[in-house]
Amino acid sequence: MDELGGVSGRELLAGARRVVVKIGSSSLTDDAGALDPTAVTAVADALAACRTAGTQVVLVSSGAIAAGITPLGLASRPRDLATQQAAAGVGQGLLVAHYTRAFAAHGLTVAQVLLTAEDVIRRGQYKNAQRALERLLALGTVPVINENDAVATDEIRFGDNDRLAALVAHVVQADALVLLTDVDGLYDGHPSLPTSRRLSRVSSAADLEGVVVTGRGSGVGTGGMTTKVDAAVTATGAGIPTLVAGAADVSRALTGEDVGTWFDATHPRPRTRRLWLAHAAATRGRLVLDDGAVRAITDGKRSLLAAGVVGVEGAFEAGDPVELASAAGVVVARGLVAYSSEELPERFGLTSAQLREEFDGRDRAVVHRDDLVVVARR
Ligand SMILES: Nc1ncnc2c1ncn2[C@@H]1O[C@H](COP(=O)(O)OP(=O)(O)O)[C@@H](O)[C@H]1O
Ligand SMILES: N[C@@H](CCC(=O)OP(=O)(O)O)C(=O)O
Repeated sequence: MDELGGVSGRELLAGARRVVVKIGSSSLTDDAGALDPTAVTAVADALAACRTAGTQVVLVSSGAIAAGITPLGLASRPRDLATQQAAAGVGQGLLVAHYTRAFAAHGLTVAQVLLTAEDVIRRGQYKNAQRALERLLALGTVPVINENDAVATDEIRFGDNDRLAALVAHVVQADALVLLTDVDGLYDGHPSLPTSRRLSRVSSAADLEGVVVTGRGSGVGTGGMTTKVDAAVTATGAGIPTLVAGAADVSRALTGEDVGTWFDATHPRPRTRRLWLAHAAATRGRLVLDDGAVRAITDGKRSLLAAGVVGVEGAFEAGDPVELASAAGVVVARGLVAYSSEELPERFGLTSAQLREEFDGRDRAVVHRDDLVVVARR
């Protein structure tokens, strides 16, 4: 409980309005790395109970590549992109067929949603994904999300689903994010070492000091614990508390029992536009600011004016997301720029009065403060 008497720990899961649950490949596969249908049924049963208790659920499920292994006659999980794409093309349909059957046993309808990174990093597509998911939830379905692996390329793919799940939690404004995996939480050292202990709660970055987390996962999963901690940092920084727990404990996790590692929200929940700008937007270029402008936007919470811009890098259009950096190259903010990279240089250093004089009375800010989010202090 927090000091106001509100529920702030893992017990809030029991009465949550909406949760995003992610399950990794390692929890859905057998020893040979192929899909284990009983694992799919187990998670569907637990989520159906959660729905019956009044919580809306969005499931982010890995397992498409694993589900393609047996039908394609492969000996193990493919390593190259083309065969992973092919395996996912075969496996995704089979995976969702298992979910459809398992949720139907509880009278629930499943909706498959396949996202690419572009769907959450471009603002128009982010809003589009948001609208679709809201409608699917309003209609009572259980959205089952995965990356669109069959067409994802190495350059743009998430690869692991942990970061995708954190961004989906933003998109649907979830009360909490639950990351289910094959280990029962975050340990202070590798869980295979007898000296390692599970952390029950992480309240701030200080609690992670000295914790040894590796990207080496279970063999079938991608990213290991590193991508889960990164996802927890992204979600909690946006006001969404996160639980990392063992898939075997899913029912206990969703009813708020003391399982897994609970990451407290570290920041209040910002407006969606700022969330997207801070965590999801792919920037198209960079503005270089003088010291006065850096101070004005970070400490003064002011708009960025042309007078403080001394350089521009990259090619972008008006309205694109850009980084705002100090002359020393430290990125201090992200924002939506009001001018293209071609229009900007002739405005460098001009005051509002000079802008009005030279540009037909138009003196709009380079980045309005409503379109700006500070990501680092000087
Ligand atoms: N400090 C740690 N605490 C817990 N697990 C860890 C830690 N460091 C590395 N791991 C590994 O991370 C693995 C989970 O990651 P991964 O295989 O990618 O799972 P998933 O398929 O669920 O995404 C665990 O099996 C564990 O071996
Ligand atoms: N999108 C891929 C997930 C890749 C993966 O292994 O992710 P994870 O198990 O969450 O680390 C799939 O469905 O196979």
